Amino acid sequence: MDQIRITGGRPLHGEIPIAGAKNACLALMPATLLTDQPLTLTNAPRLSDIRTMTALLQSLGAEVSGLHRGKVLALSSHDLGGHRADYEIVRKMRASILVLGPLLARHGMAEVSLPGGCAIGARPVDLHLRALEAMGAELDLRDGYVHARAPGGLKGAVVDFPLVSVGATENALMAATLAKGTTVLKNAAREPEIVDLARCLRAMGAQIEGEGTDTITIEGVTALGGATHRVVPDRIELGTYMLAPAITGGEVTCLGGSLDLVAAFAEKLDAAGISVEETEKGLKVARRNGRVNAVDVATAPFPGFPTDLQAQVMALLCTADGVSVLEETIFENRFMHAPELVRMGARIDVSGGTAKVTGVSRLKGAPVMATDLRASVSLILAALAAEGETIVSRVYHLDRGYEKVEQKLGACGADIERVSGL
Ligand SMILES: CC(=O)N[C@H]1[C@@H](OP(=O)(O)OP(=O)(O)OC[C@H]2O[C@@H](n3ccc(=O)[nH]c3=O)[C@H](O)[C@@H]2O)O[C@H](CO)[C@@H](O)[C@@H]1O
Ligand SMILES: C=C(OP(=O)(O)O)C(=O)O
Repeated sequence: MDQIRITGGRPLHGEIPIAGAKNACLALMPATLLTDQPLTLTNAPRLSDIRTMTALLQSLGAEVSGLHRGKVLALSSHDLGGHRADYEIVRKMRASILVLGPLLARHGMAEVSLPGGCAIGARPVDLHLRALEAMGAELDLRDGYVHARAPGGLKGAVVDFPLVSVGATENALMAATLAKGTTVLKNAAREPEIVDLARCLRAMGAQIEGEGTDTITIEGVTALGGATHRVVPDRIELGTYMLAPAITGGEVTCLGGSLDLVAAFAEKLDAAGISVEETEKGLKVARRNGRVNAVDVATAPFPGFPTDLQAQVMALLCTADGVSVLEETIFENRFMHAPELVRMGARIDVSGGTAKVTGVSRLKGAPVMATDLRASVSLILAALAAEGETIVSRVYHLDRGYEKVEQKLGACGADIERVSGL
């Protein structure tokens, strides 16, 4: 298994290109299942999760090929054979559940393995299922699979989500594009990835209004066509690299970044004493002066502070002046990076969904273990600032969501390398 070795203490200077969003691309790819025409996605990130979604779509009979070194994905589902998403692939990645709505809408049937929980929480899919049931799907949970049928096709419905779910909104949105009549999604997720999906579906011929608000209205059409769509920049990768100069000192421009994608996050950075300037190239980030101030953070659905940046901001606050309180409101078990940061000298007390971080003057390098995707990159950020050497193991988590981390940080002066195959 690969490891990342970092010797910390160097301020970072330079530019970091931001890739297309993993979480947008994982929702856009299954949209191929809605049409027999070609769908081309440009600015796709080159990540193991994208390869997993590729394998899943191929297992359903879709053709998927990566062009221009994987940055362009050419997808075609002109001749779909399968409708069963197998446990062997679904267990690797929860976003696999996003094939359910499209398969059901196009074929009137689907069998998709239940994804199960994961390290950060139980993560049920009941809201996905309830939305599809409201649209007329008949569901049967058997042998660990959702067996879904919609013999007469899906029908438009009003779906009022009891809590905001990104994935359930995406599944329902895709299914509704081919349902008969009007679907209204209330308390819908407003994340930029939802807006990106709606734009792509509209380019394919779907009739959608209201994406980016909490009410999305979809008028079903009989068929969708092909489209070429550019994947939105990854706001979580952006936020992660914005933290690099914040934690080490120096100045970094995140190329292609814009404030609208990370407004709540940038507000917290501002309060912490980090300046974020929007330029023609992207977002230029540097400390305003000396140390970082403590700030309190509570995660929330967009436009709130993203849960996917909570681990990384904790790494910054470990060396801030004073006490910061971090509240995780989306997932019940998303502080697994805390004990690893403590191994590096951080002072963190976790109690339920709250972590109290008391700033220390310096972190120290240590061997640490990545437990999930964002935890792994928070350890890398901490290591960049720490005195001495840190070895981060289990970096396969990192490879799910970050391409070329070593190159991107190395080009800005970080002493970082991947040690393969240990
Ligand atoms: C591939 C992808 O886009 N992943 C993102 C997506 O995950 P994902 O779409 O899985 O997250 P959701 O927005 O659905 O989850 C939000 C909360 O709702 C709960 N819930 C969700 C669905 C459901 O049927 N029942 C239920 O109870 C979840 O357990 C969680 O507590 O949004 C999360 C929240 O911004 C991000 O952290 C993930 O990075
Ligand atoms: C939690 C994440 O991904 P997933 O929903 O695929 O587990 C993430 O991107 O931080």
